[in-house]
Amino acid sequence: MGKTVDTNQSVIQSVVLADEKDSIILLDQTLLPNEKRFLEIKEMKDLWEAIYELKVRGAPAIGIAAAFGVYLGTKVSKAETFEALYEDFKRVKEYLATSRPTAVNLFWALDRMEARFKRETGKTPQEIKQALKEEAEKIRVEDEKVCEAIGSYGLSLLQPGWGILTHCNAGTIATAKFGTALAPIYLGKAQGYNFKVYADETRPLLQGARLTAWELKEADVDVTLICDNMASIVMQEGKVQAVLVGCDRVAANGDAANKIGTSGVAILAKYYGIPFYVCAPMSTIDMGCKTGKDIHIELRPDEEITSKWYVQPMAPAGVKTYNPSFDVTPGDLITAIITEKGIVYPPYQENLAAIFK
Ligand SMILES: CSC[C@@H](O)[C@@H](O)C(=O)COP(=O)(O)O
Repeated sequence: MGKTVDTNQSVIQSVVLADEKDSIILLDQTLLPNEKRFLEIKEMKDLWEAIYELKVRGAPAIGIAAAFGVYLGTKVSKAETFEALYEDFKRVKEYLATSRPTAVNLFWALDRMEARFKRETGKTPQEIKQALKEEAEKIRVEDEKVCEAIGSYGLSLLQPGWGILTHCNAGTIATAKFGTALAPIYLGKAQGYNFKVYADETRPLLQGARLTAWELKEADVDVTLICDNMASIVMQEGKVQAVLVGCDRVAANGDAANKIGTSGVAILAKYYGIPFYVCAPMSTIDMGCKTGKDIHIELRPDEEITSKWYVQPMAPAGVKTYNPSFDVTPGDLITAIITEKGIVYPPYQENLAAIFK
């Protein structure tokens, strides 16, 4: 379950390694905006649960957490040889891979941890465990740089005073720092762009209301919370000049899976002639997925729609539910995909392949 701890973090970071305690500190995102509470995680199964329960969420943050989870799971192995430790490592990797299916960053991070493990051939189990810890920390630190670069590329597409609509939360707490879709907004804030941000509440779990509105308010960004069904009117009223969203997995043809409701926002943006940008680190692009149809969309439990987050049930007991957590925005509704390596425009099939060269 993880134990609640106090931390003196001045900048909110969703996942950090507490080296002296050899444990992971997670910001419990399910409690925001009412409580800013951190969890100390020492065991892999608690890390798994934190990912599944959305205590840590957002594609890059899930990847970072999983990488630390690999370290936590492997360090308790009693294996005395490389081969025996590798068997234990594979079990850890398989287990963590079952936590959530859609964000490819999880699988990317697990594969990267495996690649590091293999590069340590000939080392002692103790040395390999140390290398895994270093690799997880490296993934975290790199993500800060990646988000910063996405911020600069994103900002180059925006103009001072613009209204920007976003869906779900692709901010600091969904990453190591800065966020993806919110990175250009933070950078713009520092440079006096005076953006007006519209945050969709993002049903059913309200990541937009609970997390994005909270994050931006803390950063003193001009943010207005709207219900999901109000996106059309703010666009119609000319309040929105660009849409920026994060992403959990981009397929090779540019189809992009993000929080449920994103594809509807893209359809509206197309109708109103507003550019729709997807901000995605390279670790979110899955060239092994041909199209959005190959992306596994997570189905979440019924109670997340009916009752779990309410004081009283908000639906009749036993009602049938359908609760997909993500949807796929077809590539042809996406104006550009903003990565740390640059801005990718259609045709995505060729242009995404090109940035991997
Ligand atoms: C930079 S995070 C991008 C996405 O992961 C984010 O937009 C999103 O859909 C998160 O969904 P969640 O279910 O809250 O993990």
